[in-house]
Amino acid sequence: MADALLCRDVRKSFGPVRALNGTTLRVERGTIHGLVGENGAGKSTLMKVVMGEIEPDSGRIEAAVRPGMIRQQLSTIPEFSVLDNIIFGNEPVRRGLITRRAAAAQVGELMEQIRLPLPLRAEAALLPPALQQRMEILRVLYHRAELILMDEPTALLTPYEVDALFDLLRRLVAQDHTVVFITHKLREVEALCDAVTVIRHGRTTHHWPDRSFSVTDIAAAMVGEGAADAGPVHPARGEITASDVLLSVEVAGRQVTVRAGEVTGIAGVAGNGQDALVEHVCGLAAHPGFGSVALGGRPIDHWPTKRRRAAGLRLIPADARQWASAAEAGIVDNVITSEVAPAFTGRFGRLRKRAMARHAAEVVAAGQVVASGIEQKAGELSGGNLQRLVAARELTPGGTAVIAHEPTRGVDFRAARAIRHRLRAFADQGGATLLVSSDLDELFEISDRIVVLYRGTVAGQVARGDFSRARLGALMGGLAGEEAAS
Ligand SMILES: Nc1ncnc2c1ncn2[C@@H]1O[C@H](COP(=O)(O)OP(=O)(O)OP(=O)(O)O)[C@@H](O)[C@H]1O
Repeated sequence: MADALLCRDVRKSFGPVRALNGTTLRVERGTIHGLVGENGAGKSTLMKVVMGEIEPDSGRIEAAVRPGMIRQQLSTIPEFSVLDNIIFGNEPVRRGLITRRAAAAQVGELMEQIRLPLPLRAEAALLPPALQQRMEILRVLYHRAELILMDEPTALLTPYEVDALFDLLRRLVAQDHTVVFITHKLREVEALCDAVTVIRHGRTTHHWPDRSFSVTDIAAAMVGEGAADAGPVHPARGEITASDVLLSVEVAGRQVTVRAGEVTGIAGVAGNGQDALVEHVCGLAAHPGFGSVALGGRPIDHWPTKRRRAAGLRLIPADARQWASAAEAGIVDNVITSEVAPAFTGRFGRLRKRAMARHAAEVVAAGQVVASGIEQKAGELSGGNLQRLVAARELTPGGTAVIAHEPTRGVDFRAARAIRHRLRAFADQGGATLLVSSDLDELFEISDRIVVLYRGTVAGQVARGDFSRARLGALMGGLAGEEAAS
């Protein structure tokens, strides 16, 4: 079969960082090709080279068809209609005017061809992430791309939406399109991909041109010889007394509590109140339906976010790039947050630069952040490495309670395990961990109990001994009534 894409011995350095160091990628036409590797391996950089956004230092790129890319951070123009988003940059024009009707007809044909209906007149901002992603897929197809590059496309999707995306991608390759699929979820590679390439430190280490791979083979190729992980993190089951409640929040009349030494998981299909819960507890926004928040037994409802942080409330947000880092600032400035700053301020307000650097280096080491140095700008870190940095910063000693909202999104499997381990350790050392996650395996691994949110209310609570997919699934789908709290 012919190649849709051939990247040969591609090299690209950013200053001292060798992002690509002889990467080769061969993608057959009409296939779904998995591209995997640890955080910072060079996957996104390679895709940017293919798109012509980054000039490689050396190497060859041969694309037999036009490439189009769908990024982790969607490029939706919120105030535009769905149609205008799709045709943006390639609008059909007659006598100097955009002919929307002709465009709508063309897009309508495309939607029919790939069985992907969308409300073209709707304002794009109103679409949920899964539909915005479909809109982007339509956009690249409308722009005549036949090689679709997708960077972690399932990160924001619910399990049903993932199935729908996979069906769509299969339909596309049946129509002679080609897909390069970047993911950290090896089960997705197993379910979807016809071939796989693994890159490690900017170099291609393994390539399976067909489905002869196994998840274990891929994991081993990603991390290198002898570096495979042990099993899951085991939660410590200490004696917990009711007086030790460190964090509590009222959710539609029910108390959700996290005691010292405990990990409370929050499960639910995305969009059932998880974002609002996190914002409410951290003081980023007050949401009706949620009531009083207490930290260490004290109500903190009227405290601004800064005071909550000073009192030991930590947050690992789902999107570290947007909410928890300053892209233009270096790692040191990103880890010296306002609560720790006094410890690094000497007499006459002078900054203790050496101590700051030491602290930053410790956070980088604890989080296993791959960076060229502690002065590297946060905006230059790969997505997964930035998430690692923020997780490590928030889990440094001194915290009372941590809210971890999809803390391992975009993080490779080894680093994800390390983050879960640290969330568990934070609790074991006397803190309270509230883990909000759409990943049931993650919740099962470290939670002492799981609270299920459904339409902004508590659908039920399940204690560790009673965890099962069936039970959680029923609560998440609104099919089961109240479960006994434990
Ligand atoms: N503009 C840049 N300036 C400096 N360094 C960069 C820049 N872009 C990427 N890098 C570095 O290049 C390396 C590869 O990054 P890249 O984003 O390609 O990794 P990735 O495999 O996509 O990782 P992730 O799984 O975390 O998204 C990283 O070490 C990163 O810090």
